[in-house]
Amino acid sequence: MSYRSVFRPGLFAGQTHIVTGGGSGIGRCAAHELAALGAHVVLVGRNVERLQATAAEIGEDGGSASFLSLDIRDEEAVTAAVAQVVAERGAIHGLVNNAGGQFPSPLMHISKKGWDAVVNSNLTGGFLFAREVFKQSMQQHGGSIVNIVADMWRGMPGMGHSGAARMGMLSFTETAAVEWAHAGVRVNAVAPGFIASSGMDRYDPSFAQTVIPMMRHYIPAKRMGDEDEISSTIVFLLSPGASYVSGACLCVDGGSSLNTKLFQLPEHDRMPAQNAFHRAVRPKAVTGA
Ligand SMILES: CCCCCCCCCCC/C=C/C(=O)SCCNC(=O)CCNC(=O)[C@H](O)C(C)(C)COP(=O)(O)OP(=O)(O)OC[C@H]1O[C@@H](n2cnc3c(N)ncnc32)[C@H](O)[C@@H]1OP(=O)(O)O
Ligand SMILES: NC(=O)C1=CN([C@@H]2O[C@H](COP(=O)(O)OP(=O)(O)OC[C@H]3O[C@@H](n4cnc5c(N)ncnc54)[C@H](OP(=O)(O)O)[C@@H]3O)[C@@H](O)[C@H]2O)C=CC1
Repeated sequence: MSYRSVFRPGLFAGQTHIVTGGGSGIGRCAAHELAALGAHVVLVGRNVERLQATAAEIGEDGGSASFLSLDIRDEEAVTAAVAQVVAERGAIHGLVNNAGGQFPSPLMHISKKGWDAVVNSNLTGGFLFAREVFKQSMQQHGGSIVNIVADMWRGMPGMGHSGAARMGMLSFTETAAVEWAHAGVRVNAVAPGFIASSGMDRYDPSFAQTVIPMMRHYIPAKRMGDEDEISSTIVFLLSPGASYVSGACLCVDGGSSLNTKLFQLPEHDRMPAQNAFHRAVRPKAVTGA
């Protein structure tokens, strides 16, 4: 065998990657995936217990992780956090802008405060993190940034604040991919569809009871996605396997964003899952447990 695949153990050895929202759900899974490939992972979030628990899990598994508790909407805190990572670890090789979320509400009932909370979480916070990582490290050393957006392609009815913010994040991704290419920085996005992440348990139980059972009817894959199916895509985009990919958005949604709703989707169970995450926690909202 002479082909030297980029996908090999220790792919990220000696590198430092920041994962915002790394204490739970998709971010926790991505942090495990990166650590398993040799990276030191810096987990960012607000809830210290969750961050601590994820860092401890990674340590138990033989990986390396640390954490910083902050709100990504706080410009000073973001600037200081990035400075701390650079001071302690040197260059930052990857940033996963994953922290975010929203609440279900029709547009007419969203208050200005609620709109701002969601737009600042899903657009401004990611911008601040990317800007600081670029200014304080990647401008000199290059690197890769992955921004998590959502299935917001034809609007996001019921979550319009989030749809607006995520579309903004996609535009930011495209702009940064062009502006920062000269420094060897790639910037991409991942748009998850309906993912059975632990984040689903953060919604009101009525969301789980009414919306979650309907989801699979609109997904050609006929199942929700798993956290590891997003993480492996994130890691691909961070890796040298994606060295010529920048400004792209990969939809990881079992085809749901392409469903015209006119085509009758046949029932099936033929879309295999990865089942890669040995510490996966299925959300109660999905299992009904
Ligand atoms: C019903 C039909 C819906 C159809 C939609 C179907 C599409 C489904 C696709 C799902 C795809 C996405 C999945 C995920 O993202 S999974 C999980 C991700 N995690 C979360 O979303 C976490 C939960 N969300 C939040 O934590 C919050 O939304 C928020 C991001 C806003 C938290 O920020 P913050 O901590 O600053 O917010 P506060 O709690 O302080 O609230 C600030 C103001 O925001 C308004 N607000 C907040 N929650 C609600 C709510 N449940 N209902 C109405 N308004 C809300 C409110 O104005 C808050 O201010 P006040 O507390 O002073 O009133
Ligand atoms: N699950 C799904 O179907 C989909 C998810 N997404 C998006 O993927 C991302 C991950 O979601 P998922 O894992 O499912 O859900 P989680 O709720 O588990 O993850 C959200 C993470 O973001 C962190 N976070 C939220 N706001 C802030 C903030 N202001 N400052 C710092 N950290 C913050 C939370 O940490 P803490 O509470 O400690 O602050 C939490 O770890 C989110 O952006 C989500 O909206 C997009 C489409 C579909």
